[in-house]
Amino acid sequence: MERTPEAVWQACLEIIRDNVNRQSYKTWFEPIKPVSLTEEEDQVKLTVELPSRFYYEWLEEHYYSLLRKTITKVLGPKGRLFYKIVIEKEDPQSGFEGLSVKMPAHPPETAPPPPPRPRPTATPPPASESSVENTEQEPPVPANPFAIPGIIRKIQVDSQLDPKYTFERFIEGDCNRLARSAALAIAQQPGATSFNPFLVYGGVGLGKTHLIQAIGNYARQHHTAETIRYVSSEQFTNEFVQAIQHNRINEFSLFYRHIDLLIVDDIQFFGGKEKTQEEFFHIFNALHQGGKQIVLSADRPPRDIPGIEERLLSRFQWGLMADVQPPDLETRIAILRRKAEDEGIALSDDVIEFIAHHVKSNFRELEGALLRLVAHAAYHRREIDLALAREALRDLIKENRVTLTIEQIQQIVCEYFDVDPDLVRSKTRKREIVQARQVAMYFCKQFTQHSLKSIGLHFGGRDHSTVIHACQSVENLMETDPKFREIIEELRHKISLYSR
Ligand SMILES: Nc1ncnc2c1ncn2[C@@H]1O[C@H](COP(=O)(O)OP(=O)(O)OP(=O)(O)O)[C@@H](O)[C@H]1O
Repeated sequence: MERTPEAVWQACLEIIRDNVNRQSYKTWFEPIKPVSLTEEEDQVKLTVELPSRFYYEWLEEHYYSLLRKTITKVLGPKGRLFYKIVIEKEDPQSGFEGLSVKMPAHPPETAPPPPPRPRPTATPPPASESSVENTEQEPPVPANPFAIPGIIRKIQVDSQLDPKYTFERFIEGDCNRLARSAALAIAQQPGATSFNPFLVYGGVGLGKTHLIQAIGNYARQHHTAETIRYVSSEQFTNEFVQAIQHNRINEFSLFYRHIDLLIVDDIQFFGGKEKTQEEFFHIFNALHQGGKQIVLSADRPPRDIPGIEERLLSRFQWGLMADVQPPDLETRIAILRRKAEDEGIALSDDVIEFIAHHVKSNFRELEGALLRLVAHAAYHRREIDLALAREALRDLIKENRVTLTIEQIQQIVCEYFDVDPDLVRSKTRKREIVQARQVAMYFCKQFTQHSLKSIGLHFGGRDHSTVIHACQSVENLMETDPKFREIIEELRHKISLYSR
């Protein structure tokens, strides 16, 4: 064989071709260019050029063994392979800051002997590798004859977690019990429970971000996961778009595949973004197959998010989906107590109950109410008491009245028909109760943003078709019975007064 770099590399390729499939050969080996061949006393160095650092990572992970044996076979026991990388310079505009793999602008072609490094174990050598001869007689070679000087191999991952979101600070109630206990189990053993992926969904300010970040913070504190990344789906999308623009898609992909616990918030923003979803789908698969944990949140059940691909939806089904609901009264009281305590604010029970009774929609509004109260007291230099609370929260309470709850509507309708609200939520089929229930369902549909499913659940766990039937019955009866129509119009007037 002629001893030129081209001829030597050609001989290597012939062996490699017999040991990998066609597609891998085309993808990973054809683009490699031989650069130089230098013979020294104790080694013969073949230097080849790789299109990117990603190639280097991939070859080292997947073909280390094959390359080592091939080079020994072609060049003898003194044979060594060195890589030269076509440099992708650090791009300051690239969006994903955590991904900074540093390398010199022009790495030297040849390397001083690399520091010993364990041989990669991630992928077993290809099965057909036995066709490469001379394996057993090989003299000892350095642990990594392909090392490139100057590369910092460890990818730095900024977890982006906010340390204030912990399980200790997360108040548990009926509204979030299932989600919380699943989250804790996951935090203790990321990737090892059947809750993978874990998806928490629910309306605004109900603690989704807090809970999913608590998983990350716990895992970090208790060292149950090494590489953790919290990212909003918007940020993920922006990073992906930047990666495309700056031709760094391989790095982006490698970066996310390297994570042990990936937490993506607000995945509803993936809706309609096909390319981002495709990339996320591949990352998801790689992580899941590797036993890594994926945690997601959304503002509604994923099936209700427009523009999410079926294949992603089906992946979400693999694990656990848990919802978080608006907090009940006890939870609201507990959270106000805790927040006041954390902030060192003295609040009497009647003030706490006043806020908890009037601010019902979510945790963020509760926090907002508390802050407003404190600011009001400081501004007017007054003690916090019930009178001050009424004054400070006047607007908030008024605003809140605009959105009626299902319970309020049940209350108004039941008062009108003089029936017990508990009965409309019960299984009873007594005629007058059924009618009050149907009318209340009809108004819930008209005056609230709740889905049919959610309305049904508030009426003793009935399904959405019962709600549809109720609305149709009310409308039909209004058509045929003028007295009934009058009743409905009177009730409508009452409810709308209440909601103003
Ligand atoms: N169960 C809880 N215990 C203590 N604090 C809570 C709880 N739930 C929510 N909070 C607090 O309420 C605020 C809003 O919660 P968070 O941001 O997690 O809601 P979210 O569901 O992610 O809302 P969004 O979808 O609007 O982002 C945060 O300050 C959070 O710490």
